[in-house]
Amino acid sequence: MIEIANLTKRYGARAAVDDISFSVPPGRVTGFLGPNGAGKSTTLRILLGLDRSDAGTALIDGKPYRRLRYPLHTVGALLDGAGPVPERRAIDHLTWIAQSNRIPRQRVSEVLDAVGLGGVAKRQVKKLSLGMGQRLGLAAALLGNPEILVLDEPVNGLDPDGIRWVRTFLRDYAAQGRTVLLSSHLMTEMADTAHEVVVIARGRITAHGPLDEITAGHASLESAFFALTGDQGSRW
Ligand SMILES: Nc1ncnc2c1ncn2[C@@H]1O[C@H](COP(=O)(O)OP(=O)(O)OP(=O)(O)O)[C@@H](O)[C@H]1O
Repeated sequence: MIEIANLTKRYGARAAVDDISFSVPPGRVTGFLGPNGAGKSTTLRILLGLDRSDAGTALIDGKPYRRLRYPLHTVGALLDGAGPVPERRAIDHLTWIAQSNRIPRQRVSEVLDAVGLGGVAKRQVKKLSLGMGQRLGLAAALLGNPEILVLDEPVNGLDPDGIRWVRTFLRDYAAQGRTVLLSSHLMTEMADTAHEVVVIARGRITAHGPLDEITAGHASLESAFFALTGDQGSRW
């Protein structure tokens, strides 16, 4: 379970995240949806202990990330930014993470197979396609067999096949009773993937609930969003 309570983060005078609260239940895919600059990455970075809040809490199983005893075994994350060393082979990248987190070596081949990269395990990271690179990031997140997955824009840049693969994977993961939180600014993709939706705009939560409740009475998640927030969509 993820619980965000009254979370605020300011950069200078401006609040990137402004007193937001929501929880993410197990057994569901929860979509964290908002336009560029809405505050999604800031929230996820605080949740994963990569940044500090100015107020409020972001807890994973009741604790801040930094207090988790075995973080990789509790929560797997895929964030934008620091990727693997390009010259390193996929298998070596995962082995390095596994070894530094006391994860048995055999788990590396399990996660490679789970994301469909078993056949390219010995390929250098720089020779993987974009989709394969995303799968490798997901494989790293899965190494500790975590109950919780937190993914920032996991389908960015993927082709339709890649997007469908990620969608199916995440829904299957949640169907095992696990917790999946993924951010996106792509509303159509979110409408196909998420069971629950948390909408953030300008650092504030503008809607939160089951996808069918959010979209009830609207033609699409997109029109629901614009109706709920009064946003004209100019920034999407
Ligand atoms: N290190 C920083 N210093 C100053 N401002 C920042 C910093 N990080 C984020 N911001 C600002 O905080 C706001 C929220 O940014 P954030 O990256 O969380 O949005 P986002 O919803 O993840 O957007 P995107 O979809 O573009 O990734 C933006 O206005 C951004 O410019």
